[in-house]
Parts: sequence; structure tokens; C-alpha cells
Amino acid sequence: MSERTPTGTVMPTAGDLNGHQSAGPAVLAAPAGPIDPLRRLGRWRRRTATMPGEASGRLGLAVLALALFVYFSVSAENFFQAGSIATMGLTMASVLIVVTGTMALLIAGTVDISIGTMFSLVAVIAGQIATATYSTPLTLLAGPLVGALLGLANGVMVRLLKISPLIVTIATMIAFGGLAKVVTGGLAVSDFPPSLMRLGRTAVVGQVSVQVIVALVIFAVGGFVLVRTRPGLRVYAMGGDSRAASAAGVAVGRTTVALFTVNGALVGVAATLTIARLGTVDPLTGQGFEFAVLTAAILGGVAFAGGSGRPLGVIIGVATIGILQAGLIFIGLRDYWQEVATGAVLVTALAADQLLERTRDTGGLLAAVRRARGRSAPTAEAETGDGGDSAATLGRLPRQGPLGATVLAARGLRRDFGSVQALRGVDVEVRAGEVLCLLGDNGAGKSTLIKILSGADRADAGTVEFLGEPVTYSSTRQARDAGIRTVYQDLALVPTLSVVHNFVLGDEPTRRIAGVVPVRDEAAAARRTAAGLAELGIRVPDPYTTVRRLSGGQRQAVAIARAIVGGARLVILDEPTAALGVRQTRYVLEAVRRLADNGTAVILITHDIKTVFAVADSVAVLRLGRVVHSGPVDDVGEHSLVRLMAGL
Ligand SMILES: Nc1ncnc2c1ncn2[C@@H]1O[C@H](COP(=O)(O)OP(=O)(O)OP(=O)(O)O)[C@@H](O)[C@H]1O
Repeated sequence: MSERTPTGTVMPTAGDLNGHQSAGPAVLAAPAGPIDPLRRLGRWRRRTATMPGEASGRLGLAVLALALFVYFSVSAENFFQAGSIATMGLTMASVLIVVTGTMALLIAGTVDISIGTMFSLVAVIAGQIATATYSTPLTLLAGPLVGALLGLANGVMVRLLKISPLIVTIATMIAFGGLAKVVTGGLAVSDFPPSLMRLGRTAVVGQVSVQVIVALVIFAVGGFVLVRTRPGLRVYAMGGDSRAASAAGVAVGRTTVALFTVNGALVGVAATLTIARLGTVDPLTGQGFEFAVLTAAILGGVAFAGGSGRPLGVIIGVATIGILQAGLIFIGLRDYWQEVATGAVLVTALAADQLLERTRDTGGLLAAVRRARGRSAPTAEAETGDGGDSAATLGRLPRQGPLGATVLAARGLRRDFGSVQALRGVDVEVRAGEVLCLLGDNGAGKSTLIKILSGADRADAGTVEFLGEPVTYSSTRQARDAGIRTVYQDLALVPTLSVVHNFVLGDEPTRRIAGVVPVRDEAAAARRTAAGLAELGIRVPDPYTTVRRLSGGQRQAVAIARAIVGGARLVILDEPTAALGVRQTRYVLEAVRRLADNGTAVILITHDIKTVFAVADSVAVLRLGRVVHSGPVDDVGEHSLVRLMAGL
């Protein structure tokens, strides 16, 4: 049976071979002019760099596929013939159709392992419908519909049960396999309408069949949606960090369910076209299919961990598996040896891939070679100039102008959690252009206070005035729209997305190709990013660097710049300098100072006294839910602040 597949070892792998881009120097000097990355990037590089996630340049894999093809063409007589290549295309068409959905699921950080038995179940149901009704249109409609329903069921369960999608879909894999046997009583189904079988066997161009054309169209459309459209970027963001994506406004739950449903529908399309071609179907039709699909995707560079992978890599992955499977049959290897050989080649390819991935994380192959020769490669930190701490001091970053009007005033805030009084009548006030540092030991109530100010929680008593008006926000979105922006240290940015894509995530500019097809407007996104970074004087020479390649200081600075897009009046920063060295801290604080000097009010939460004396205009010290000191920073010494925090 042609859909029988190799049993590949599925291992997590990540990213690409070409995706490394140097973080480059990030200098906080005078505000830079608009950055136009597009000018400096070559045409090809520009096209790939503006795709989300990291590239899946599978050069090694393409070479392997080519080498296998040449080897089989030489060693098997009939391998290099139009007929056998067409058969190979047919065999892989089902994989190509389903890998489109599976690629999207994996990139979104989830997986559906039940696609093999789902394929069987849809195939037997569509087969029964074809036999019972003798209607080709009904069969063609029912297959994808049943698949979509099964996918939807998987998606809803993954969403509602909130347990690993691997576990949920292993359970449904078993159930679907059983149901497929129940539907047919374990027997094969045949006797389909001739028009259905004609559709399955008709060649459209030369020897290229309908199934191959459908597969290519589906893959091309799916790949395009992933790398060029707004929903595609959101899928990549979810896989990179679903909490950060959700904080940026991505509807993670709904998108997950939609992806499972589309994946199921594609399984339905593949199963229906397969029964049309074979003219018969049994409950084991899809056995092992999931391994072919998942191996093709992962070999093609889609990271099992989510957030990475490109369609071009995946299509090479599909081709490699197709060539390998067909070639082993052509050279006459017995089935069991075919399985052993397939597994061995896949494990070797994945191991080579992991090796390259690891060297890339430490600066790429070139750096590894340099290190081996005893010459040190420049590190990201040395390049950026904001990493080393030797002899660096924070110094004081004085305010450039007078303070403005009061932006936010909270009075008598109280919040109880059962018997714990987290806030016991807290007053805080911050003015335009002011940096207010909020200090306090663990459990003092700092997080509770910022949750209330940012709309994530409600106070039990007390009032908040924002821009002179009393306000109560019932969501962070409301507070955000009003001009209160909060930057949490850990969920500010999606690490696997570039600076530009992080900047626009949740509010991506779009344009229409030929006035019809909506795609992300990369030029507008790059412009918006450049303007945002320039506002705080942050320079990143390559805005298409993925965030995980930036230094900690750069990441925080970019997160702050991103938060103020669209007009912020108050920015709340949750420990932006925690775990940073002195130079990186200074780099971030310079951005904070510039933010305040531009007229924004800033509340900065910190445990670090040095940060306070570098940037604060005023301080408020919280202890056990009360403000035990507040006032200008100049009125208090370092020693007194430490004693106040400790309650001495
Ligand atoms: N959801 C909650 N349920 C119960 N108690 C809570 C909750 N949130 C906070 N608390 C309690 O309220 C008090 C203040 O907590 P909060 O997290 O605001 O302190 P914090 O100053 O931010 O501390 P840290 O610096 O450790 O984050 C603590 O005693 C904490 O245990």
C-alpha cells in the first residue's frame, strides 16, 4: 500500500542552518535616524529575513536528498524514469497535504499525533459513504468535513483539558483506530462510483495526477499564509512563547482550536483522494502515516519545541523521505531492512542537524572552527558593547526638564487575599517626566499594587485617578488602551521572533496584494519599529535579529520601546534590570530616563538600590502592604533606604 510509511525517529530539533544573524553593536547614543534594514539586506536575504521565526535553511538535507536520488538512479534500473518519479510524487502527495497542517501545529507549539488513525477513520467513513450513496460529490465533501470534526474534537480537548497535546492525541489515536475497525467490522470497503476512481487516477499534466496538484496547491497556500500573513505571524508567536503572545493580544486558545480543525480537514482531503486512487480502503490504511508526516516536518527544520521552521525546509523534508522510501523499494531491499535503513538515515540526519544547531548557538560553524584553531570568536556581548561589567559604574542619569502634571494618583488602596492583607491603604502619585522607584522586600505588595494599576486585579477599597479622572479598569486591555503600559520582565517579548515582528505583534500593519490578498506589510512594520526604537535612542543594526540573540539589556530596552507604541502616559516596569550586569543596567536605565524625559510617567519596580540612585526622581518604599516612606530620592540616603526596606 503506497501510504505505508517509514518508521522514523522523531526527535526535537530547532531552527535552521542559516538563521544566525549577528546581534551587532547596540549603542545608546544620540537618537538614531530611521533604520532602514531593507536597504542593507540583499534581495534573497530580505525575503527570508522578513519571514517570522528562524530560517530552516536545510542545505544539508537538500544535499542528502540529491545524493540519495543520484545513488538510487545509478543502482536501480528503473528509478530514474518519469513513471517511477510520478509514482513517488503520488505516494508523497498525502504526506504533503497533511504536513501543511502539521507544520502549522508544530510551529504553534502543539502537535496532533492521531493523524494516522484519523486518516484511517476518515477513509473508511468516506468509503462507506461512496459505496452507500454512489455519489462522488457527497464523498468528496464528507471526507474533509469528517476530518475537520475529528480535528475540532482534538483541538477542543487540548484546549479544555489543558494537558499535553501529545497525551490527548495519543488517546484519540487509539480511539480513532478502534472506531475505524468498528465502522467496517474490520473489513475492506470497495465498489466506489467510477467517477470517484477516475478522479483519483486521472493525470492532469503529463503524468502528474490530481492528488499531486491538490497537494502542491494546499502546501503553497498554507506556507504562504504562515510566512506572509497576520495569522501566520501569530502562529509563530504562539510557538515561541504562548504567554508573551497572549499578552500581545494573540487569541491563543481560539487559534489552537482552528489549527487542529484545519489539520483534521487536510487529513480528510488526503484520505478521500487516497481512496479515490486506490479504489478500496481498509481500517489500517493510515497505519504509520503520522511518522512520515512528523518526520518530514521535523527533518525539514520545524522545531518540535515550536516557533521555528519554514515551508521550504519542510518540502525538502517531504522530498527526502519520498526518495528514500521509493529508492529502498527499487533497489529491492526487504521490508524489514527498509525500515532499519530508513530509521538509520533519519537518525543520522537529525544528529547532524542537532550538531549544527548547537554550533550555531555558540556563534556558528565559523566560530567553532576559529575556536578549534585557538582563536576566539567575537561574542555577541563583545560586539554589542553592553555586556562586560569591568570598571563600569552606573552613575547618575539626571532629569532633563521640570516635572509635569500628575498622571496617576492612587489613594488608600486595600487588597486582601483571605487573611493576608497584601495592601493596607497604599497611596502613590507619579507625574509626567518622573521616574518613581517602587521598592520593597519580598511579599511587600509591589506586584499586587501594579496588578491593580494595570487592570489585572481590582482593589477592595481605595481610588485611582488617571489623568485627573477616577478610573477602574476591568482588564489590562482597558488600561493599555487608556495609556497605562506594563512591561513584565518575563513575558514582554517572544524570543523566537525578530525585533520587528515583536514590535508589531498583535497590531500588524497589512497591505493587499493586487488589492485582494491581505498580507503583512513588512516595510510599514520596519518603519514603525525604527521609529519606536529611535524614540528611546535604541539602535539595533539588524532589526530582524531574533530576540533570543539579543543581550539581556537590549531585550529589556526593546521591550520598553515596544510597550510605548501608540502613545503611553504611564509605563510600569517590573524589575527591568534584574539579573543584568552594570553596563546592561545602565543601557536600560538610559532608555528609561529618555522615556521619562519625553514626558511619560514611569513607575519602576526594583530591589536594586543602585538602580534607584541612578535613575529615580522619587522613591516609595512598601513594607507589609504599607508605604513606609515616599518622597524625592535626594532626601534619602542609600543606607536609610536599605534599612527602610528591611523594616529596621
Ligand atoms: N493571589 C493571591 N492569593 C493569596 N495571597 C496573595 C496573592 N497575591 C499575593 N498574595 C500575598 O500578598 C502579599 C503581597 O504579595 P506581592 O506579590 O504583591 O508582593 P511583592 O512585593 O510583589 O513580592 P515579590 O518581590 O516577592 O514579588 C504576599 O504575602 C503574598 O503571599
